[in-house]
Amino acid sequence: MTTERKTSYPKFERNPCSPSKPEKIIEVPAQRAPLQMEDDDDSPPLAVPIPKPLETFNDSHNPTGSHAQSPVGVTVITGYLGAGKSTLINYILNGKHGKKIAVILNEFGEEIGVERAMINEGEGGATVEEWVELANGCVCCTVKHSLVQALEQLVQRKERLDHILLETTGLADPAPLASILWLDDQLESAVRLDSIITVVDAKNIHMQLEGYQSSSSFPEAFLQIAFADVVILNKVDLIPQENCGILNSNALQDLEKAIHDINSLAIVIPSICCQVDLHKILDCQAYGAKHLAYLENLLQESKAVPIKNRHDYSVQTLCISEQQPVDLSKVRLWIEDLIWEKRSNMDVYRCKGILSVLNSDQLHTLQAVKELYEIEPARKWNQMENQTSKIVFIGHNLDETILRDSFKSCTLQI
Ligand SMILES: Nc1nc2c(ncn2[C@@H]2O[C@H](COP(=O)(O)OP(=O)(O)OP(=O)(O)O)[C@@H](O)[C@H]2O)c(=O)[nH]1
Repeated sequence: MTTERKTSYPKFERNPCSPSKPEKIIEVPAQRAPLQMEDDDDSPPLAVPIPKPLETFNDSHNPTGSHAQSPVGVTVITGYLGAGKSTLINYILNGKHGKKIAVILNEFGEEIGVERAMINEGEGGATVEEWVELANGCVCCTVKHSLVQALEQLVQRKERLDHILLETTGLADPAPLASILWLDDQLESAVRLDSIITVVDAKNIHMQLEGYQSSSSFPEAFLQIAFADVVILNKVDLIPQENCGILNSNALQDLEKAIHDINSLAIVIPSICCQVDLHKILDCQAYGAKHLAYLENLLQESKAVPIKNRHDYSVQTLCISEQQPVDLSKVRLWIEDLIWEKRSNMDVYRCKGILSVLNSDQLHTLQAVKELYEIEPARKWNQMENQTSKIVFIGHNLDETILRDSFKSCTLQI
Protein backbone atom coordinates (compact mmCIF):
# COMPACT_ATOMS: atom_id res chain seq x y z
CA MET A 1 0.00 0.00 0.00
CA THR A 2 1.25 3.44 -0.85
CA THR A 3 1.87 5.57 2.17
CA GLU A 4 2.18 8.89 0.43
CA ARG A 5 2.15 11.81 2.84
CA LYS A 6 1.25 15.39 2.69
CA THR A 7 4.45 17.43 2.53
CA SER A 8 4.92 19.25 5.77
CA TYR A 9 7.77 20.86 7.65
CA PRO A 10 8.61 20.02 11.22
CA LYS A 11 7.07 22.11 13.93
CA PHE A 12 8.71 22.60 17.27
CA GLU A 13 7.19 23.03 20.65
CA ARG A 14 7.65 22.66 24.37
CA ASN A 15 5.15 21.00 26.62
CA PRO A 16 2.24 23.46 26.63
CA CYS A 17 0.94 22.13 29.98
CA SER A 18 4.04 22.65 32.04
CA PRO A 19 5.33 26.20 31.80
CA SER A 20 6.76 25.71 35.27
CA LYS A 21 9.08 23.04 33.91
CA PRO A 22 10.52 24.75 30.89
CA GLU A 23 13.50 22.44 30.76
CA LYS A 24 11.30 19.55 29.67
CA ILE A 25 10.53 18.84 26.08
CA ILE A 26 7.87 16.78 24.44
CA GLU A 27 7.98 14.83 21.27
CA VAL A 28 4.78 13.92 19.53
CA PRO A 29 5.15 10.28 18.58
CA ALA A 30 4.54 9.08 15.07
CA GLN A 31 1.83 6.67 16.17
CA ARG A 32 -1.29 7.82 18.04
CA ALA A 33 -0.48 8.03 21.73
CA PRO A 34 -0.94 10.58 24.49
CA LEU A 35 1.62 13.32 24.80
CA GLN A 36 4.51 12.21 26.93
CA MET A 37 7.05 14.13 28.93
CA GLU A 38 10.69 13.28 28.75
CA ASP A 39 11.35 13.68 32.43
CA ASP A 40 14.33 11.50 33.05
CA ASP A 41 17.00 14.18 32.92
CA ASP A 42 17.49 17.86 33.42
CA SER A 43 19.24 18.55 30.17
CA PRO A 44 18.58 21.81 28.34
CA PRO A 45 15.82 21.93 25.74
CA LEU A 46 16.40 20.53 22.33
CA ALA A 47 14.44 21.26 19.20
CA VAL A 48 12.66 18.04 18.30
CA PRO A 49 11.35 17.68 14.79
CA ILE A 50 7.96 16.03 15.01
CA PRO A 51 8.16 12.73 13.15
CA LYS A 52 5.91 12.00 10.23
CA PRO A 53 3.33 9.26 10.71
CA LEU A 54 3.55 6.21 8.53
CA GLU A 55 -0.18 6.09 8.00
CA THR A 56 -2.69 8.90 8.01
CA PHE A 57 -6.44 8.85 8.43
CA ASN A 58 -6.79 9.34 4.73
CA ASP A 59 -4.46 6.42 4.09
CA SER A 60 -6.48 4.06 6.20
CA HIS A 61 -9.68 5.11 4.44
CA ASN A 62 -8.19 5.30 1.08
CA PRO A 63 -6.57 2.00 0.17
CA THR A 64 -5.88 3.14 -3.36
CA GLY A 65 -3.43 5.64 -1.98
CA SER A 66 -4.89 8.55 -3.91
CA HIS A 67 -5.02 11.79 -1.92
CA ALA A 68 -7.39 13.98 -3.81
CA GLN A 69 -9.12 15.26 -0.66
CA SER A 70 -7.67 18.20 1.14
CA PRO A 71 -7.89 18.47 4.93
CA VAL A 72 -11.18 19.70 6.40
CA GLY A 73 -10.91 23.22 7.81
CA VAL A 74 -11.54 23.74 11.52
CA THR A 75 -12.66 27.17 12.73
CA VAL A 76 -12.21 27.80 16.43
CA ILE A 77 -14.88 30.17 17.77
CA THR A 78 -14.02 31.89 20.98
CA GLY A 79 -15.22 34.97 22.85
CA TYR A 80 -16.24 36.37 26.19
CA LEU A 81 -19.39 35.11 27.93
CA GLY A 82 -22.49 36.24 26.10
CA ALA A 83 -20.60 37.91 23.25
CA GLY A 84 -22.56 36.00 20.60
CA LYS A 85 -20.73 32.72 19.86
CA SER A 86 -23.93 30.64 19.66
CA THR A 87 -25.54 33.39 17.61
CA LEU A 88 -22.65 33.12 15.15
CA ILE A 89 -22.94 29.34 14.95
CA ASN A 90 -26.68 29.62 14.34
CA TYR A 91 -26.05 32.16 11.63
CA ILE A 92 -23.46 29.97 9.91
CA LEU A 93 -25.62 26.84 10.13
CA ASN A 94 -28.62 28.63 8.68
CA GLY A 95 -26.65 30.27 5.87
CA LYS A 96 -27.39 29.34 2.28
CA HIS A 97 -24.00 27.91 1.44
CA GLY A 98 -24.86 24.22 1.21
CA LYS A 99 -21.78 23.19 3.18
CA LYS A 100 -21.83 20.15 5.42
CA ILE A 101 -20.72 21.46 8.77
CA ALA A 102 -20.05 19.70 12.05
CA VAL A 103 -20.04 21.48 15.40
CA ILE A 104 -17.91 20.57 18.39
CA LEU A 105 -18.76 22.19 21.69
CA ASN A 106 -16.35 22.48 24.60
CA GLU A 107 -18.60 23.10 27.58
CA PHE A 108 -18.44 23.33 31.29
CA GLY A 109 -19.12 19.83 32.64
CA GLU A 110 -22.42 20.50 34.37
CA GLU A 111 -23.82 22.43 31.49
CA ILE A 112 -23.41 19.77 28.87
CA GLY A 113 -26.47 19.79 26.65
CA VAL A 114 -27.40 23.39 27.42
CA GLU A 115 -25.25 24.94 24.76
CA ARG A 116 -26.53 22.52 22.16
CA ALA A 117 -30.11 23.38 23.00
CA MET A 118 -29.35 27.03 22.27
CA ILE A 119 -28.32 26.32 18.70
CA ASN A 120 -30.88 25.74 15.96
CA GLU A 121 -29.84 23.33 13.31
CA GLY A 122 -29.98 24.81 9.84
CA GLU A 123 -33.03 24.44 7.65
CA GLY A 124 -32.19 24.11 4.00
CA GLY A 125 -28.73 25.53 4.54
CA ALA A 126 -25.91 23.75 6.27
CA THR A 127 -26.58 20.37 7.75
CA VAL A 128 -25.46 19.80 11.29
CA GLU A 129 -23.76 16.54 10.61
CA GLU A 130 -22.53 15.84 14.07
CA TRP A 131 -22.76 17.23 17.55
CA VAL A 132 -19.87 16.44 19.80
CA GLU A 133 -19.80 17.75 23.32
CA LEU A 134 -16.55 17.86 25.20
CA ALA A 135 -16.39 18.04 28.95
CA ASN A 136 -14.66 21.04 30.39
CA GLY A 137 -11.02 20.78 31.33
CA CYS A 138 -7.60 21.87 30.26
CA VAL A 139 -7.79 21.35 26.53
CA CYS A 140 -4.15 20.38 26.24
CA CYS A 141 -4.54 17.63 28.89
CA THR A 142 -7.99 16.39 29.88
CA VAL A 143 -9.92 17.33 26.82
CA LYS A 144 -7.17 16.78 24.28
CA HIS A 145 -7.95 13.11 23.98
CA SER A 146 -11.69 13.58 23.45
CA LEU A 147 -11.12 16.43 21.05
CA VAL A 148 -8.75 14.37 18.94
CA GLN A 149 -11.19 11.45 19.09
CA ALA A 150 -14.08 13.68 18.07
CA LEU A 151 -12.11 15.02 15.12
CA GLU A 152 -11.07 11.52 14.11
CA GLN A 153 -14.67 10.34 14.15
CA LEU A 154 -15.79 13.28 12.09
CA VAL A 155 -13.18 12.87 9.38
CA GLN A 156 -13.71 9.11 9.19
CA ARG A 157 -17.36 9.51 8.24
CA LYS A 158 -18.31 8.08 4.88
CA GLU A 159 -19.83 11.29 3.71
CA ARG A 160 -17.27 14.01 3.67
CA LEU A 161 -17.64 17.15 5.73
CA ASP A 162 -16.82 20.58 4.36
CA HIS A 163 -16.04 22.32 7.61
CA ILE A 164 -15.88 21.91 11.39
CA LEU A 165 -16.78 24.61 13.92
CA LEU A 166 -15.30 24.28 17.40
CA GLU A 167 -16.92 26.52 20.02
CA THR A 168 -14.83 27.04 23.12
CA THR A 169 -17.29 27.98 25.81
CA GLY A 170 -15.64 29.21 28.96
CA LEU A 171 -12.15 28.73 27.61
CA ALA A 172 -9.79 31.54 28.49
CA ASP A 173 -6.96 30.85 26.15
CA PRO A 174 -7.42 29.40 22.65
CA ALA A 175 -3.70 28.74 22.19
CA PRO A 176 -3.70 25.07 23.31
CA LEU A 177 -6.43 24.29 20.81
CA ALA A 178 -4.41 25.88 18.07
CA SER A 179 -1.39 23.79 18.96
CA ILE A 180 -3.40 20.54 19.10
CA LEU A 181 -4.80 21.16 15.66
CA TRP A 182 -1.57 22.50 14.27
CA LEU A 183 0.82 20.10 15.94
CA ASP A 184 -0.80 16.72 15.47
CA ASP A 185 0.68 15.33 12.28
CA GLN A 186 -1.83 12.52 12.03
CA LEU A 187 -4.71 14.92 12.41
CA GLU A 188 -3.00 17.39 10.17
CA SER A 189 -3.46 15.16 7.17
CA ALA A 190 -7.21 15.09 7.77
CA VAL A 191 -8.02 18.44 9.33
CA ARG A 192 -6.35 21.82 9.36
CA LEU A 193 -6.75 24.78 11.65
CA ASP A 194 -8.43 27.34 9.43
CA SER A 195 -8.64 30.29 11.78
CA ILE A 196 -9.51 31.48 15.26
CA ILE A 197 -12.56 33.75 15.33
CA THR A 198 -13.16 35.82 18.43
CA VAL A 199 -16.60 37.28 19.01
CA VAL A 200 -16.43 40.51 20.98
CA ASP A 201 -19.29 42.32 22.70
CA ALA A 202 -19.08 45.92 21.42
CA LYS A 203 -20.98 47.27 24.42
CA ASN A 204 -18.78 45.74 27.08
CA ILE A 205 -15.36 45.31 25.52
CA HIS A 206 -13.89 48.61 26.75
CA MET A 207 -14.93 47.78 30.29
CA GLN A 208 -13.48 44.27 30.00
CA LEU A 209 -10.15 45.61 28.74
CA GLU A 210 -9.80 48.77 30.80
CA GLY A 211 -10.79 47.02 34.00
CA TYR A 212 -7.64 44.94 33.91
CA GLN A 213 -5.04 47.57 33.08
CA SER A 214 -3.51 47.52 36.52
CA SER A 215 -3.71 43.78 36.91
CA SER A 216 -0.74 41.55 36.20
CA SER A 217 -2.94 38.66 35.08
CA PHE A 218 -4.71 39.12 31.81
CA PRO A 219 -8.36 38.56 31.33
CA GLU A 220 -9.72 36.24 28.73
CA ALA A 221 -10.75 39.21 26.61
CA PHE A 222 -7.08 40.16 25.97
CA LEU A 223 -5.96 36.65 25.15
CA GLN A 224 -8.92 35.92 22.92
CA ILE A 225 -8.28 39.08 20.91
CA ALA A 226 -4.52 38.46 20.85
CA PHE A 227 -4.95 35.01 19.29
CA ALA A 228 -7.72 35.95 16.86
CA ASP A 229 -7.34 35.88 13.11
CA VAL A 230 -10.79 37.43 12.78
CA VAL A 231 -12.57 39.53 15.43
CA ILE A 232 -16.33 39.86 15.03
CA LEU A 233 -17.21 43.10 16.76
CA ASN A 234 -20.76 42.10 17.61
CA LYS A 235 -23.68 43.99 19.16
CA VAL A 236 -22.80 47.28 17.47
CA ASP A 237 -26.52 48.11 17.82
CA LEU A 238 -25.80 48.56 21.53
CA ILE A 239 -23.08 51.19 21.07
CA PRO A 240 -24.51 54.52 22.31
CA GLN A 241 -25.98 56.19 19.25
CA GLU A 242 -25.79 59.70 17.91
CA ASN A 243 -28.97 61.73 17.41
CA CYS A 244 -31.64 60.18 15.21
CA GLY A 245 -30.54 56.68 16.06
CA ILE A 246 -27.55 56.75 13.69
CA LEU A 247 -24.64 54.48 14.55
CA ASN A 248 -21.86 56.46 16.20
CA SER A 249 -19.00 55.91 13.77
CA ASN A 250 -16.40 57.50 16.07
CA ALA A 251 -17.27 55.08 18.83
CA LEU A 252 -17.07 52.20 16.36
CA GLN A 253 -13.67 53.37 15.07
CA ASP A 254 -12.43 53.69 18.62
CA LEU A 255 -13.41 50.08 19.33
CA GLU A 256 -11.74 48.84 16.15
CA LYS A 257 -8.61 50.77 17.10
CA ALA A 258 -8.62 49.30 20.60
CA ILE A 259 -8.74 45.80 19.07
CA HIS A 260 -5.99 46.60 16.56
CA ASP A 261 -3.80 48.03 19.32
CA ILE A 262 -3.79 44.55 20.82
CA ASN A 263 -3.70 42.61 17.57
CA SER A 264 -3.13 44.51 14.38
CA LEU A 265 -3.16 41.29 12.33
CA ALA A 266 -6.79 40.54 13.08
CA ILE A 267 -9.48 41.37 10.56
CA VAL A 268 -12.21 43.24 12.46
CA ILE A 269 -15.79 42.83 11.21
CA PRO A 270 -18.51 44.90 12.93
CA SER A 271 -21.85 43.09 13.14
CA ILE A 272 -25.33 42.89 14.56
CA CYS A 273 -26.26 39.36 15.62
CA CYS A 274 -23.06 38.09 13.95
CA GLN A 275 -24.53 38.60 10.50
CA VAL A 276 -21.27 38.70 8.57
CA ASP A 277 -20.13 37.72 5.09
CA LEU A 278 -19.37 34.00 5.49
CA HIS A 279 -16.66 34.20 2.84
CA LYS A 280 -14.69 36.33 5.27
CA ILE A 281 -14.83 33.85 8.10
CA LEU A 282 -14.83 30.36 6.59
CA ASP A 283 -11.79 29.13 4.69
CA CYS A 284 -9.39 31.86 5.85
CA GLN A 285 -6.39 29.47 5.85
CA ALA A 286 -4.74 31.73 8.38
CA TYR A 287 -2.12 29.13 9.33
CA GLY A 288 -1.06 27.89 5.92
CA ALA A 289 2.01 29.02 4.04
CA LYS A 290 0.13 28.11 0.89
CA HIS A 291 -2.26 30.96 1.38
CA LEU A 292 0.64 33.34 1.27
CA ALA A 293 -1.13 36.30 -0.31
CA TYR A 294 -3.27 36.53 2.82
CA LEU A 295 -0.24 36.67 5.11
CA GLU A 296 1.60 39.12 2.86
CA ASN A 297 -1.41 41.41 2.79
CA LEU A 298 -1.65 41.31 6.55
CA LEU A 299 2.02 42.13 6.94
CA GLN A 300 1.69 44.93 4.42
CA GLU A 301 -1.22 46.47 6.31
CA SER A 302 0.18 45.91 9.76
CA LYS A 303 1.84 49.18 10.63
CA ALA A 304 3.05 49.85 14.11
CA VAL A 305 0.69 52.38 15.70
CA PRO A 306 2.57 55.50 16.92
CA ILE A 307 3.12 55.16 20.66
CA LYS A 308 1.38 58.43 21.47
CA ASN A 309 -1.81 57.23 19.77
CA ARG A 310 -1.87 53.81 21.34
CA HIS A 311 -4.12 52.56 24.08
CA ASP A 312 -1.81 51.76 26.93
CA TYR A 313 -2.37 48.01 26.80
CA SER A 314 0.45 45.75 27.80
CA VAL A 315 -0.78 43.16 25.31
CA GLN A 316 0.05 44.63 21.95
CA THR A 317 1.31 44.15 18.40
CA LEU A 318 4.84 45.01 17.24
CA CYS A 319 6.34 44.74 13.80
CA ILE A 320 10.02 44.48 12.87
CA SER A 321 11.68 44.30 9.48
CA GLU A 322 15.18 43.51 8.25
CA GLN A 323 16.67 44.18 4.80
CA GLN A 324 19.58 41.72 5.05
CA PRO A 325 18.90 38.02 4.46
CA VAL A 326 18.90 35.89 7.62
CA ASP A 327 20.62 32.62 8.51
CA LEU A 328 17.90 30.01 9.04
CA SER A 329 19.66 28.11 11.83
CA LYS A 330 20.22 31.38 13.69
CA VAL A 331 16.58 32.30 13.26
CA ARG A 332 15.58 28.97 14.84
CA LEU A 333 17.81 29.63 17.85
CA TRP A 334 16.51 33.19 18.04
CA ILE A 335 12.81 32.26 17.98
CA GLU A 336 13.39 29.43 20.48
CA ASP A 337 15.16 31.84 22.80
CA LEU A 338 12.21 34.17 22.47
CA ILE A 339 9.24 31.84 22.83
CA TRP A 340 10.81 29.12 25.01
CA GLU A 341 13.19 31.08 27.18
CA LYS A 342 10.97 34.20 27.21
CA ARG A 343 13.89 36.52 26.58
CA SER A 344 13.64 39.71 28.69
CA ASN A 345 10.32 38.49 30.08
CA MET A 346 8.62 38.95 26.75
CA ASP A 347 5.62 36.70 26.27
CA VAL A 348 4.88 36.16 22.59
CA TYR A 349 1.38 34.76 22.03
CA ARG A 350 1.28 34.86 18.27
CA CYS A 351 3.82 35.61 15.59
CA LYS A 352 3.62 35.67 11.80
CA GLY A 353 6.24 36.69 9.32
CA ILE A 354 8.03 36.31 6.03
CA LEU A 355 11.76 35.68 5.87
CA SER A 356 14.42 36.37 3.30
CA VAL A 357 16.86 33.51 3.91
CA LEU A 358 20.59 33.47 3.09
CA ASN A 359 21.48 31.33 0.08
CA SER A 360 17.86 30.60 -0.72
CA ASP A 361 15.68 31.97 -3.49
CA GLN A 362 12.57 30.93 -1.50
CA LEU A 363 10.43 33.26 0.55
CA HIS A 364 9.99 31.49 3.91
CA THR A 365 7.07 31.94 6.27
CA LEU A 366 7.32 31.93 10.06
CA GLN A 367 4.28 31.11 12.20
CA ALA A 368 4.20 30.70 15.96
CA VAL A 369 1.47 30.14 18.52
CA LYS A 370 2.80 30.34 22.08
CA GLU A 371 5.63 27.81 22.29
CA LEU A 372 5.01 26.12 18.95
CA TYR A 373 6.54 27.44 15.76
CA GLU A 374 7.03 26.52 12.14
CA ILE A 375 9.25 27.88 9.38
CA GLU A 376 8.74 26.72 5.83
CA PRO A 377 9.53 27.80 2.30
CA ALA A 378 6.42 29.13 0.56
CA ARG A 379 7.38 30.32 -2.92
CA LYS A 380 10.20 31.79 -5.00
CA TRP A 381 10.90 35.47 -4.53
CA ASN A 382 10.10 37.48 -7.65
CA GLN A 383 13.14 39.18 -9.14
CA MET A 384 11.70 42.67 -8.80
CA GLU A 385 10.52 42.10 -5.23
CA ASN A 386 11.96 43.86 -2.21
CA GLN A 387 13.30 40.82 -0.33
CA THR A 388 12.76 42.07 3.19
CA SER A 389 12.06 39.93 6.24
CA LYS A 390 9.07 41.19 8.18
CA ILE A 391 7.69 39.75 11.40
CA VAL A 392 4.67 40.76 13.45
CA PHE A 393 4.50 39.82 17.14
CA ILE A 394 1.46 39.87 19.38
CA GLY A 395 2.16 39.47 23.06
CA HIS A 396 2.77 40.87 26.50
CA ASN A 397 5.76 42.98 27.55
CA LEU A 398 7.18 43.17 24.02
CA ASP A 399 10.33 45.25 23.60
CA GLU A 400 10.81 46.53 20.06
CA THR A 401 14.51 47.39 20.44
CA ILE A 402 15.43 43.97 21.80
CA LEU A 403 13.36 42.21 19.13
CA ARG A 404 14.87 44.28 16.32
CA ASP A 405 18.48 44.04 17.51
CA SER A 406 18.38 40.35 18.34
CA PHE A 407 16.78 39.54 14.99
CA LYS A 408 19.49 41.57 13.25
CA SER A 409 22.12 39.27 14.71
CA CYS A 410 20.57 36.45 12.62
CA THR A 411 21.88 38.19 9.51
CA LEU A 412 25.55 37.90 10.41
CA GLN A 413 27.52 34.99 9.01
CA ILE A 414 30.20 33.38 11.17
N1 LIG B 1 -28.60 43.47 21.01
C1 LIG B 1 -27.93 42.43 20.52
N2 LIG B 1 -28.03 41.24 21.12
C2 LIG B 1 -27.34 40.21 20.60
C3 LIG B 1 -26.52 40.35 19.46
N3 LIG B 1 -25.94 39.15 19.19
C4 LIG B 1 -26.38 38.30 20.12
N4 LIG B 1 -27.22 38.91 20.99
C5 LIG B 1 -27.89 38.33 22.17
O1 LIG B 1 -26.91 38.18 23.18
C6 LIG B 1 -27.24 37.04 24.00
C7 LIG B 1 -26.02 36.11 24.12
O2 LIG B 1 -25.75 35.59 22.83
P1 LIG B 1 -25.12 34.13 22.65
O3 LIG B 1 -24.96 33.91 21.18
O4 LIG B 1 -25.83 33.12 23.44
O5 LIG B 1 -23.70 34.39 23.31
P2 LIG B 1 -22.57 33.30 23.66
O6 LIG B 1 -21.25 33.97 23.46
O7 LIG B 1 -22.80 32.04 22.91
O8 LIG B 1 -22.86 33.09 25.19
P3 LIG B 1 -22.14 32.04 26.19
O9 LIG B 1 -22.16 30.71 25.49
O10 LIG B 1 -22.97 32.10 27.41
O11 LIG B 1 -20.77 32.55 26.43
C8 LIG B 1 -28.43 36.39 23.35
O12 LIG B 1 -29.57 36.81 24.03
C9 LIG B 1 -28.42 36.94 21.93
O13 LIG B 1 -29.71 36.98 21.36
C10 LIG B 1 -26.44 41.64 18.83
O14 LIG B 1 -25.72 41.89 17.86
N5 LIG B 1 -27.16 42.64 19.43
